[in-house]
Amino acid sequence: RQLEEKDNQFSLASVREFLTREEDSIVFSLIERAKYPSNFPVYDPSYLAGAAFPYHNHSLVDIFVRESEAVQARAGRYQNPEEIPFFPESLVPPLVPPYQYPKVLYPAAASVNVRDTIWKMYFDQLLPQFTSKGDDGRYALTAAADLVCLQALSRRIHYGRFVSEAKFRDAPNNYSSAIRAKDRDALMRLLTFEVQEETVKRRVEEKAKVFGQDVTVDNGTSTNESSRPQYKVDPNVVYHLYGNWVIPFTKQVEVEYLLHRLD
Ligand SMILES: O=C(O)C(=O)C[C@]1(C(=O)O)C=C[C@@H](O)C=C1
Repeated sequence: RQLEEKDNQFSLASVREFLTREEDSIVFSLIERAKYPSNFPVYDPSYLAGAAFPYHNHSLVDIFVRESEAVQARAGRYQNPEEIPFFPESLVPPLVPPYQYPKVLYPAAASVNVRDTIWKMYFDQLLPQFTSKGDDGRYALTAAADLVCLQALSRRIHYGRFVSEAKFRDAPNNYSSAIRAKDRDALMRLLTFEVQEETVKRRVEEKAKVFGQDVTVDNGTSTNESSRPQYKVDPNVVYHLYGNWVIPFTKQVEVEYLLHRLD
């Protein structure tokens, strides 16, 4: 019954609430990753050159994500339609009995994804922008932090499927002709709300400031009132992460979903 209620409340407003909460997870995950320097060996396949088959010639992070996903698949993570794995080919059957998740997504469109695009963006573009150069040997912790970042970004971006579903249900007639004509540009125009995008970007920038500043207890003896706050992750990087990648990728997922919405 609880599920039906939840399903009944499904709307663009509830979807946007979910996206807002995911911002916290994304910002926190970046802050955690920023604890460690770039730690190049984590990403360098030759670091594991001496490892046994099938691990040799893979990067440590690659193996870490793949095997973590398999463990999480056992625990039922990917039964949840909100979750999309990076390595679907290495998943294992869940140990847990099925949970009745609300059936919100349109089945023919539910599997659209941009996992490879997210993977590439994270390692090639984003990581160098918010980690300091260096190597402190904490490779397992680094890979674990990367996993959490990747999963948070993926959940947010792939939630575009739910956003589209809400928009389609609100106004099927507005979308149907563009879907039938496979008109990506028209779909993109229909689903874009520029004011909302600006609100999101400004809010995540603010969250990076609030969550990522050093907290001190002022005992009244502080003399350096004028010192500028230091942030663990540059709020501007988070603003541009959303502007350049998170929002555009979400919109890409939204368009792809809609293209299959009448299959
Ligand atoms: O909130 C929406 O309407 C969305 O589609 C989500 C989102 C976003 O990624 O934050 C994407 C496209 C819109 O232009 C505004 C915001």
